Amino acid sequence: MTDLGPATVAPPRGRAGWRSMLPRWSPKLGVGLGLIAVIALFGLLGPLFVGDPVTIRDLGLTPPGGEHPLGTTLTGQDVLAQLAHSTRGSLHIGLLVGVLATLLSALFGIVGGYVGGVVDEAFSLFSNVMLVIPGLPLVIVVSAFVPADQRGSWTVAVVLAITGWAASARVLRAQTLSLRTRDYVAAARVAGEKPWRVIAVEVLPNLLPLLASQFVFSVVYAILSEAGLSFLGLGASNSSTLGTMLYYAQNGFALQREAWWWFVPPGLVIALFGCGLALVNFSIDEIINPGLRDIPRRPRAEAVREPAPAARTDDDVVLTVDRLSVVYQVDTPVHAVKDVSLTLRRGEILGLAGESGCGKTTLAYAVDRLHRPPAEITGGSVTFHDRDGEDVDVLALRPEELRAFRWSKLSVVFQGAMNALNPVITVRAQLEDVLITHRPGMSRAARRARCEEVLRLVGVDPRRLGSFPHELSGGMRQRVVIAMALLLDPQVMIMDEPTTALDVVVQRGILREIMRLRDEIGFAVLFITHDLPLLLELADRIAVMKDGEIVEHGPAEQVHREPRHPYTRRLLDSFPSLTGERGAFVRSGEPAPSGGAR
Ligand SMILES: Nc1ncnc2c1ncn2[C@@H]1O[C@H](COP(=O)(O)OP(=O)(O)OP(=O)(O)O)[C@@H](O)[C@H]1O
Repeated sequence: MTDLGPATVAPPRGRAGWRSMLPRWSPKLGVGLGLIAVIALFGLLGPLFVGDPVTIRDLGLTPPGGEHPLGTTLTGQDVLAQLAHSTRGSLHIGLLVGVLATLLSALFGIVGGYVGGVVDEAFSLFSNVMLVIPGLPLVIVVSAFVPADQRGSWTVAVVLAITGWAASARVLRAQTLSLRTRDYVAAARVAGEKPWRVIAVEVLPNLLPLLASQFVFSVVYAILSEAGLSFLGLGASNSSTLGTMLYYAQNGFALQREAWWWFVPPGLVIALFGCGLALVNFSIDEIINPGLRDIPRRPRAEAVREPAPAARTDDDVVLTVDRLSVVYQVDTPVHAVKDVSLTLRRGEILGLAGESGCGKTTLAYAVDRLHRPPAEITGGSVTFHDRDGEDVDVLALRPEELRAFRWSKLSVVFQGAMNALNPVITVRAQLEDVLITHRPGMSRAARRARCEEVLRLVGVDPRRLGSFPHELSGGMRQRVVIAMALLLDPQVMIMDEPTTALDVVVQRGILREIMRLRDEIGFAVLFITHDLPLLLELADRIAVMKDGEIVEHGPAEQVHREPRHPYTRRLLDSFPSLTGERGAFVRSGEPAPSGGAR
C-alpha cells in the first residue's frame, strides 16, 4: 500500500543510499549555497585585499565613494576593511559553535538514546535542565563573568555552544530511540557488534541529515547570538566580528548621524548569511522528509478531465469509473493508473486483483479523492449514482461537498486501518465522533444505539464500546474499523487489503462477515487485494490490474475457469494447490473438498 505516512530516513545501502542523503538540487539550494559561498569567500579572502581595519584617519564620517567604497567610520576607519575582517571573525565563531554544539548534542542525544538506562536518564535530565534555562540571559551572565581581557573568540564560542545544544539533543535522542528498535540495528547487536560500532555504522548514517540541519541551525544561532553579545559589549575582546561592528556603530550614534553605510553592511551580511543557511536547511529538511519537496508543476493540457457521463446506463450501477488516469508527478512521472474503467453494481462485490505496485491503492485513493501530491488525476471521471437517482461527479465536488459525500455515500477501509484507531480514545468516542460530524442533529441516545448496532453487525460485543483500541485483538480492531465504515449506511465500501495484517482464521471470519453484511444491508464493495484466489471465493466479478491497467474483467467464475489474459493465468498459477473449490470455505465455513483450505 502506498505509504502516505510521515517519511522516515531509510538506512543507507550502497552508493545509491549515500546519494539519497545529498540534498536534491533546487533553486532554494542554489540560492542558499550561492549566498554562503559569496560571504564565506569574502570573509576568507577579503582581508587579504582590503587595508588595515584599525587604521585611524583624519577623515571622520565619510559616505561611500572613491578610496573608501563603503565609506569610513567616525574615526576614519575603512568600513569595507572592517566588514571583511568582521565577516571572517563571525564565520570563525559560527563554525566553532556549530561544531561544538553538534558534538555535544550528538553525545547527549545519540549516545544517551542508544545506551538507554541510567545513562539516558542522566543525559536526558541534564539536557532538560539546559533546555529550561533561558539561553540569552545565561549567555549574558556567563560572558559577563569572564573578565573582558580573557574573553577571546574561543571563550565566546564555548559559552554559546554550551547554551545552544540541548534542543538538538532532544531531537536526536527521539530519533535514536526510534532507530534502535529497527530490525537492522537489532541484527547488528545480535551479531555481537560493539555499541560504538553499531552507533557509528548503523545509527549515525541515518542521522546525518538531521545532524547537518542541527549544525546549520547552530551556526545561525551562534552568529546572531554573538552579534547580540557584542552589541551589548560582552563579545570577544580580541577579535572583531559583525556584532562588534554594530556595537561601535551604535556607540558612534551612526543611526542618529544617518551614517547608514556604517551599520547597514554588517546587518546585511548577517541577514544574508542567515538567509543562505536557512535555504540550505530547507533542502536538508527535504532529505529527512521527501514529502516536503516541491512538486514540479507541469502543463495541465493533458490533465483536462472528461465530463462525467450524463446519465447511468444501468439502474443497478452505483459507481462508474471511466478512463481514470493517475500520475505521480515526480522527476520521472509514474503513470500508476492508466485509463481504468470499472462499474460497480449495487450489492455486488467487485474484486480488484494485481501484484504489489500495480496501482490498486492509487486507484482506491483517487476514486475517493484521497490522493495527495505528487499524485494527480490526469484524466477520466468517477460518477456515483445515488439511490435517490442523482448522479454525483465525484471529481468535481467542492471540498465541503466532498466531506459530506465521503463516509456517508462511500466509505473506505484501508490496509492496516486497525492501526488508525486513536489509542487514547475509547471505541465509543471514535464511533460517535463520525456521527457527530456527519449527523449533527442526532440525539445522544440515538448515537449510542447506532454505535451498538454497528458493533453487533460486525460481531463485536457492544460492551466493548468502552474499551480502548489496545484492549482489543487485531481482528476486533479491524471489525471496529469496518463498523465505523458502516455507521452512515454507505452505498459503497472500498476495502483495500482489509485483512492482510490478520491471521488466516480471523481473516476468514471477517470476510464471511463482509459477505453476510453485503447480503443483509446491500452495499456494494470494491475489494482490493493481491490475492486472486481469495477474490475467486469472495467476489462476484473480478478485474485484474497490471502496471496500472485493467487487463481482464469478468465474472469471478469465468476468470477462474477461463482466464483470458496470460497475466491472470500466471497469477492463478502462482497459487496452485492452495485454492480449494471456489467459495467453499468462505461461503460455507467448511474446508474445501480438496483439503486446500487457504
Ligand atoms: N508517492 C509516490 N511517488 C511516486 N511513485 C509512487 C508514489 N506512491 C506510489 N508510487 C508508485 O505508483 C505505483 C502504484 O503504487 P500503489 O501503491 O498504488 O500499488 P499497489 O498495487 O497498491 O501496491 P501494494 O499492493 O504493494 O500496496 C507503484 O509503481 C509505486 O511505485
